[in-house]
Amino acid sequence: MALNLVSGTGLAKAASLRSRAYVTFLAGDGDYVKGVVGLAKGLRKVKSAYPLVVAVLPDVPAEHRHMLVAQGCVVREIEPVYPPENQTRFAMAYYVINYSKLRIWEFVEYHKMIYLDGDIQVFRNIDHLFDLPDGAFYAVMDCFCERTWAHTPQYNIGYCQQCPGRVQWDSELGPKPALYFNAGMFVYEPSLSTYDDLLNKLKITPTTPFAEQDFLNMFFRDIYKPIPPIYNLVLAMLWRHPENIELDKVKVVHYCAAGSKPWRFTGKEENMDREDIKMLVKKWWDIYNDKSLDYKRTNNSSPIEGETDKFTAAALSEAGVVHFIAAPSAA
Ligand SMILES: O=c1ccn([C@@H]2O[C@H](COP(=O)(O)OP(=O)(O)O)[C@@H](O)[C@H]2O)c(=O)[nH]1
Ligand SMILES: OC[C@H]1O[C@H](O[C@@H]2[C@@H](O)[C@H](O)[C@@H](O)[C@H](O)[C@@H]2O)[C@H](O)[C@@H](O)[C@H]1O
Ligand SMILES: [Mn+2]
Repeated sequence: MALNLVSGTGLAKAASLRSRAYVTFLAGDGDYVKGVVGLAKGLRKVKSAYPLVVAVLPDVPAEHRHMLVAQGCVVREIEPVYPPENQTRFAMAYYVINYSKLRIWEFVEYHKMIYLDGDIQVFRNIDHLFDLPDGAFYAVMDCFCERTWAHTPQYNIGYCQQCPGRVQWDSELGPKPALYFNAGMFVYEPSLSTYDDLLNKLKITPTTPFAEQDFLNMFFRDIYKPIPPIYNLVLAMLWRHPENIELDKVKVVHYCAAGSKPWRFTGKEENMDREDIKMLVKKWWDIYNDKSLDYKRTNNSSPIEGETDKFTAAALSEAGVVHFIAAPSAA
């Protein structure tokens, strides 16, 4: 019998490796699964030391779960989170399903996690972000200049936190908006007490156009710490604040601008005919199509087939009994 002696430091290292993971969120039976497969392959390409957990809603079909397990992802089913009854016109109707992201605070088997939207790609290793000090919420500041912000006073006076000197905030409009992050990428610590606070607070918080992104900004306002835009390039920055971006230094690209999702890219929408956008979409496809980046099960890893059977069986057995409010499709 091989005696597997692991030194103290080895155990500590193993524990710290085990307690960190990337996490993303997948809903529906549509094409966002391609985004998650691309993300899994991108993290492998940059040789990240940590797994990718995928929080899936019950409506994600077994076939998609199988694809993710086959790409080495840890697939975890979550129950949807619905905001309180509301008449809100969300910036995008499908944003209502994004409140389900809040379930990732329940993943307390991990000490620290980095959340990444499924429409994000990691082009350079960002594992060092796991070493950021505990007790804060790290994310990249968003931009208020796109029409999606037309419902806000800052958009209407031309104020943006990305260039606070361009148009001064008008104090007659009330207090200047607090620093506001894009919720497509953040570094956080799962915690059951935070999870309970989030869900209890959500029950009494009126919904707003950017759904869970607005809610998370309210909730973490006091411990939010901005990190540089190289960690979450919100594409609109390229035409709204090019002075703030050095594209060759960007590590993480967030395909959130209208028409920029690589897996459904047509190049027809506004700004989508830009050379930098077309280059970033090609970079995404180069990773997605790179077979050398597919997950290869090593001899000592768990048998994918077994896990797939478990998921297939679970998914199929639940298929008939899962009841959830069908949200508008993102497509
Ligand atoms: O039909 C959908 C819509 C959204 N998402 C997930 O929710 C995230 C947030 O939505 P999206 O990225 O479209 O918002 P945006 O960043 O474009 O505003 C996505 O990245 C996916 O991870 C999903 O899985 N299926
Ligand atoms: O549900 C609300 C969503 O709000 C955010 O997307 C927005 C935001 O970034 C705006 O500033 C942009 O103008 C817009 O294009 C973009 O879609 C997050 O990326 C996403 O994960 C999710 O939280
Ligand atoms: Mn996104």
